[in-house]
Amino acid sequence: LCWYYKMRENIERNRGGVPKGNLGWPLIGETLDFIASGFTSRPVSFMDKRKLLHGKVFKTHLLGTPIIVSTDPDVNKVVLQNIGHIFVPAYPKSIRELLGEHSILQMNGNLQKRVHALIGGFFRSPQLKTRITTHIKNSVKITLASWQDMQLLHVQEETKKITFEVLVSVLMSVGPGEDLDFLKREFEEFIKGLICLPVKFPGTRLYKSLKAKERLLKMVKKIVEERKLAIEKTDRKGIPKDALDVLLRDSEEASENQSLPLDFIGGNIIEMMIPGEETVPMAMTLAVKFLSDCPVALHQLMEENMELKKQKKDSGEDYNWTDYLSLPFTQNVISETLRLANIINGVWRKALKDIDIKGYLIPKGWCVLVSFISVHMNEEIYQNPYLFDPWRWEKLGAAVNNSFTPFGGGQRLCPGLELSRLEISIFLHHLVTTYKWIASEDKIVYFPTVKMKKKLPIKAETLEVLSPHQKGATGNGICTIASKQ
Ligand code: HEM
Repeated sequence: LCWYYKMRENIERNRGGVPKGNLGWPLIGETLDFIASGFTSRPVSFMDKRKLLHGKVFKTHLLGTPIIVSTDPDVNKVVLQNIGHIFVPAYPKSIRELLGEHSILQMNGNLQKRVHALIGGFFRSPQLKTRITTHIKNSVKITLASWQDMQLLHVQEETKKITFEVLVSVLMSVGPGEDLDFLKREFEEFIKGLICLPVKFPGTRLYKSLKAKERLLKMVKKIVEERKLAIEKTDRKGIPKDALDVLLRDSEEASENQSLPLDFIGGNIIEMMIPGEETVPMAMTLAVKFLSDCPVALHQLMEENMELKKQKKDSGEDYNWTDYLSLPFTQNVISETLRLANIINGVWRKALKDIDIKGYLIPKGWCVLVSFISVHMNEEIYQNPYLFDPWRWEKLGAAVNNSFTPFGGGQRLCPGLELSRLEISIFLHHLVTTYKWIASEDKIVYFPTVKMKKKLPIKAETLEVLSPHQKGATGNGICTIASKQ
């Protein structure tokens, strides 16, 4: 009976056909409207308008492709879980060109599962977290110490200094110095082409980015070869020190036809930098932005972290990774930042077969945009969705599992999830226990990726030198609504 009613519901909703919607103008479809909404403070307005007209799942035409957009958490879950391998990633052409077909971000089936499990297992391991915590802490402290001499600093730049070094360290253990500077320079040149016109002849953006990738590959190839030799010589069986070690060792142990070629390993190490490079510093930057606009939250965050700092000082013990993750309000601030920031606003997939989800037909060859932002900003799930409200997580907890997907979900759930949360926690801890700051006016821009228009300029002062009357929370005492920045 239950099955019957479900089926009736589906048929009544959509008659089991391709979701309703409008394909817009020939060739450009509804792309201009989509991009225009990305330049407003409410990028989700594109989805909201169509959701009202056609329902939670609708069809449209974006960036040259007819596409089905899902703003329904249940449909999103099915697409992300991808049982039966019906969906494959579908990136715009410029991204596909730059990634190469063997990148973890594009590959499918067993190889993706294997690399995902290896990298995810390593990033989640307590051994890595123990080691990397000291590294992150030092990196954060060095950056924060340099703020003392700065009149005005840009949070978006400063946080990048911390996270790039950590990222390169967990991937291939390159420490500060010429090699790291080279990687940073070339990687920045490489990713400039991720969203550009897909034309590649000398002088075009895509061409320059492909050249930068060649230079990166050359350098990483050398690192991979040296490491392989070192592994063979020492026959090391201990704890792997980075992702490169993990992939090389797995390859050594695999049978000949399962072994991963060195070029594949080098390419993937570079490509794994893409999802990690801008996301973590943006999350840190937006946390600072939201906290600056919500002094009550900042004050509670500071108190919670001061308590931990005091405990550590009194006991004389050093911080370990579990300390940083043990503070409930700090974790709620991070969840709320990720919900509101929508650093990755959704993912694109392509259906290899016809599939019916909740009565919506997704025909073979169609793309699906799994929209995370529409769910994160849905007022039926999150009351006052534009309000930065870390306290909402005290009530929500695990109840919103399907509706909270800043790190994606299912088969491709971000392997850097725990590492990212740890990095952000360490940054926030040392920031709010060392500094008070005043943020200048700035705006969040959502297109093509989330950024602060002026890189979030702030004036920071160490807590010790603040005069007593400055010792309240910064700002006007109430949380502002994110869309009104
Ligand atoms: C706040 C920070 C981060 C956010 C919001 C984020 C978000 C995401 C999302 C939404 C996906 C799913 C993509 C898809 O389904 O196609 C993803 C995948 C991925 N992320 Fe992250 N990420 C973050 C940090 C990191 C870091 C630090 C690393 C690496 C050290 C990383 C490595 C990856 C990799 C390798 C994948 C691809 C997994 C696969 O396709 O099997 N991410 N990330």
